[in-house]
Amino acid sequence: MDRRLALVRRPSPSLADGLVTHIERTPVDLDLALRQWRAYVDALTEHGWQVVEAPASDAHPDGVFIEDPVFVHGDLAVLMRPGAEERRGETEGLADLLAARGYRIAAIEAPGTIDGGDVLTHGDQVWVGLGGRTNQAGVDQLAALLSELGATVTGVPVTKVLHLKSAVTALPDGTVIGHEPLVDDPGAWPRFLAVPEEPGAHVVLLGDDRVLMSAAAPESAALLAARGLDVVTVDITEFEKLEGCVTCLSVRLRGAPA
Ligand SMILES: NC(=O)NCCC[C@H](N)C(=O)O
Repeated sequence: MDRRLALVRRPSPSLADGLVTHIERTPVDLDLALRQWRAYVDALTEHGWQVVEAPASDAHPDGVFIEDPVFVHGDLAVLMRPGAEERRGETEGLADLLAARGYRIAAIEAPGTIDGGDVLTHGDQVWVGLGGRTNQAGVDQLAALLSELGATVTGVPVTKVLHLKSAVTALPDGTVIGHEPLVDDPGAWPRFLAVPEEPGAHVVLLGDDRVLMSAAAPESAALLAARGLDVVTVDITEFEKLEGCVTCLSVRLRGAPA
């Protein structure tokens, strides 16, 4: 079996001050957030993932959303240049950690901006959301880096939600799922499946046919279970209040270099 490592970063004490763009700000309960984060980490561990904790980034309220400052494909780790200036320092500490684990390191340079939450992959197909946080220069730089690895990058519009993966994610068979009112162009994918709830659009692939989802999407979970998927759910209400979802709380490193 491939080595399965998941990179996580513990929530900052200032989590409640995280950015909010498309939803109304509501108070975040930090203690509950910490408990939910530990349960999320436990769910990864219980399903065969070795969890690696990145150095804390307490000065950054959104640091827990570790998917945004780094993207990994094959043996290449790309330090992103987050679209929100407040989040740029979150890359700190990640290059050393990933280089020590055998990854080659690259970085997106100005004027490019790109958040990991905008990057959806299925095999060698990569879609990048162009919208609030990611610009064309960022997409072009990522496309050049990934072309050496045989991956094809396609830009897709994102205007209704924070990131592409706030709108859509991919099931193990490559079907892309999304809550249609929030998807700019469902036609961007050859196989698109509409789910009834917004958080139902977010799955973390845990391996084989198992997916991790938010507990806030019971109808979507039932729909995916009826398709034969083994659905594991976690409560992440405190992160959802900051436009976070299950995907952005970890970076999954499949087949990591030895
Ligand atoms: N990949 C993600 O979905 N990241 C969520 C980031 C939420 C954070 N409050 C932000 O606005 O950047």
